[in-house]
Amino acid sequence: MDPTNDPNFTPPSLNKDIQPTAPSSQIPKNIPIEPLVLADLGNAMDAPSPHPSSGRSRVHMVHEDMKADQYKSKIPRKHTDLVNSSSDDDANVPEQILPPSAKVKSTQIADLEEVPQGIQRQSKTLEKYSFPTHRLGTMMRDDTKYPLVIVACGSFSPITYLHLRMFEMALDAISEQTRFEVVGGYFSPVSSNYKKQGLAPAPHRVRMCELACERTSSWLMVDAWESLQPKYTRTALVLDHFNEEINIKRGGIMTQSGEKRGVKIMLLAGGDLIESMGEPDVWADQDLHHILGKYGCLIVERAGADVRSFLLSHDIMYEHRRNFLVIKQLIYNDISSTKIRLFIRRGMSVQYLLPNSVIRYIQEHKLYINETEPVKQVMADKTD
Ligand SMILES: Nc1ncnc2c1ncn2[C@@H]1O[C@H](COP(=O)(O)OP(=O)(O)OP(=O)(O)O)[C@@H](O)[C@H]1O
Ligand SMILES: NC(=O)c1ccc[n+]([C@@H]2O[C@H](COP(=O)(O)O)[C@@H](O)[C@H]2O)c1
Repeated sequence: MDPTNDPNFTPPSLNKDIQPTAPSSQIPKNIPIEPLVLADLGNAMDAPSPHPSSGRSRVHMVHEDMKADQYKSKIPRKHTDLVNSSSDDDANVPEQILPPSAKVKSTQIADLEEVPQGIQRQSKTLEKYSFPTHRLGTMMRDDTKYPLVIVACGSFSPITYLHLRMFEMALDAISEQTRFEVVGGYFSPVSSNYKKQGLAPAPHRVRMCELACERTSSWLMVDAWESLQPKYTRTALVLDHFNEEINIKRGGIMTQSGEKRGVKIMLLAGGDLIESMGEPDVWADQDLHHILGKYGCLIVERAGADVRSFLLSHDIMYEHRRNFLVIKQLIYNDISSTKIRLFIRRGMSVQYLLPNSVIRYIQEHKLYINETEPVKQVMADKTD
């Protein structure tokens, strides 16, 4: 996690020509994510306080919403929910899934579980790029909440079930503990200029993320903008890009009552990434204020990273502490892309660590086979 590997990298403290971040006036007024404030004590944790636009009493609203939302999914699903292929009920099984002439190759069988839906591929050039919105919510489900889009920046070389799980953990934490409504989720793979060891070319990483999203999720999307940039793009500017596309160009999201509302954009990251914010000259202080102050951060705890102590000890983090949500991993998952690459290089199985469609893509494109990443470093870096 270190853009300093880029030969063109200039430490933030020495870089006088650092590209400025978006002015505050262009970013919706920050509403802290902090789930529990003193005023909330005594109320149910998942009960949102009334939105300024709502005249309903809190007690009435909580009761009503809990009943109505009990069996609803937590985000707007524009496409139908995943086809339930695990049902034992024969009546629900379509009589014929494939035409009788179709032959299923043995390598395809596993994919039958991964139902592709909402396919929209990103262009491979910046000229033809357009921001993906096919799974972005267009209307709030609950006007008493605040809209939120989650963005995960990273290498995703390759994307794993842990990266996908991070979004689901975030979704649960947000709906249980905050007054926000998630209206979209994006992977933003870093460009090839990041020069990190084990980084497959950006178009491959984007395509693997797309396969994973379209085949295993009904709400996640991939944005190729960052990966298509001619230079490494700082995360602060990546978040500005999302703000520009969602809030400036599209005016935010429509409420049930017909007005547009600004969408909060938050960075989804693992504890290790957050701790890298304390390393000298990897992140510019102004960027940290921008990311943490104007946007916010959803942090998935990771083994070996004591996020809470770090947040307490770091001055900038502490200043923006109300804009963080630390997400506890209740079922611990530590799938590592580095180890996946090593397994592939050694001809070992990676089944059930990443989607089958991604495994197949890696095989077809012979990715990670000829890596030269030092094994000792791989194991040393990733053992807990
Ligand atoms: N085990 C984990 N627990 C929590 N977060 C994780 C874990 N692994 C990765 N992440 C987070 O996933 C995001 C994307 O990770 P990224 O692909 O850049 O690195 P990685 O998964 O650690 O891969 P690599 O092994 O190549 O460094 C980052 O925010 C990172 O902190
Ligand atoms: N100054 C910065 O904006 C900065 C510094 C370090 C990492 N990052 C980002 O964090 C992510 C980290 O990815 P890795 O954990 O794979 O290195 C990448 O998306 C990278 O662009 C940003």
